[in-house]
Amino acid sequence: MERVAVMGAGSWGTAFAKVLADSGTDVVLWARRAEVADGITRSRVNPDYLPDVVLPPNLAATHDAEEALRGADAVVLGVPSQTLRENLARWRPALPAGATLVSLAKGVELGTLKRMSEVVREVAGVPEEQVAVVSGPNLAKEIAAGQPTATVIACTDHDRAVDFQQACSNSYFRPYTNVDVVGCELGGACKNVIALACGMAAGLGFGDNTMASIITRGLAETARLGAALGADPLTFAGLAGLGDLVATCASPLSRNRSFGERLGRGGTVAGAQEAAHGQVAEGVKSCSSIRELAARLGVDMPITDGVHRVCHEGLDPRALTTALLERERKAERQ
Ligand SMILES: NC(=O)c1ccc[n+]([C@@H]2O[C@H](COP(=O)([O-])OP(=O)(O)OC[C@H]3O[C@@H](n4cnc5c(N)ncnc54)[C@H](O)[C@@H]3O)[C@@H](O)[C@H]2O)c1
Ligand SMILES: O=P(O)(O)OC[C@H](O)CO
Repeated sequence: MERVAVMGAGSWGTAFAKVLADSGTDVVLWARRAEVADGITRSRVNPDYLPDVVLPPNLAATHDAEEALRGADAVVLGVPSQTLRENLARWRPALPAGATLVSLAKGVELGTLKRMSEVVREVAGVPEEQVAVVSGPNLAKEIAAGQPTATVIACTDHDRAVDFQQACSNSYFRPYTNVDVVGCELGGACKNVIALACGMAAGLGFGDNTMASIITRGLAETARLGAALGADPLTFAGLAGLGDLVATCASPLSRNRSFGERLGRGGTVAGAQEAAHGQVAEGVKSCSSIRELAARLGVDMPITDGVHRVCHEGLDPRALTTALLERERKAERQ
């Protein structure tokens, strides 16, 4: 792949564009706001999202979506989950035929309950083999600083995944391929909700035993949902499952964990939203869509259900703790 378009110049879109450029791939980064594109062109930094990081010369920025998409071998979609459909519908006429469409978004669409690759297929009108997702322990700020990490490129077309893997491999970024798109996407979407719960626990003053319990039981309910949707159970032991779950639940850089921590300290959802400075904490919306998806499939997801009740029904995080601990006793692998 010689030229890649990255659509969305937020934290991850910008950091991932840098990963591609540092891998020797020419990148055009599309920014929703003209001043962000102009700022990158002028000063080589994205002042709003990654002000301390100098972007490489083979990364160009534009506010013109058609210009970004022209001649791209792959189109990377770096906008929030709940905005992917409307953005992609606008870009659709300019998508290059045959280009690999790569979703960076970690969420489940409200209303349709679709995964991001399903939204991409539907809106772009392409077969599943043409759609890939990137998911793993990938906190944008660490990657933009060149800290080593691994990730997963998931695509049902293995050769296409390998092509994209080559386009984004470098000395600090190591992507693995996986054909289990369903499992990788669910891992990425569900961990945001579990990170909200871990944040709430931290805000309530609980320590590492509590965190480990939430992470492990969070993984158990994610894997149950995955089983119901035909995912490979081993995916949840990999980078897009346990790997991303641990990184997000443990890191103060995670927007989801920070959001939950504010709620645990007694803050309101509106206050936590304001403190996020316009950056997306995907779990706040995806807790509702994942909960609904689980209910439709008859899958028990008590932590996800509780996070939804805190974020959208006014449940106190302390009451959630009690409710989870007082659930009917059961066997671990039931
Ligand atoms: N930040 C990370 O560390 C990270 C890592 C891996 C995956 N992700 C995922 O990548 C996706 C994008 O996250 P991000 O961190 O870049 O988000 P962000 O909030 O930092 O940036 C979102 C970008 O999307 C653009 N956008 C386009 N249409 C929009 C709309 N209608 N509303 C709001 N923003 C709109 C914004 O202008 C902005 O450039 C999310 O699904 C997130 O879960 C993020
Ligand atoms: O900041 P968060 O909570 O959106 O998490 C970022 C990434 O998804 C971590 O892999």
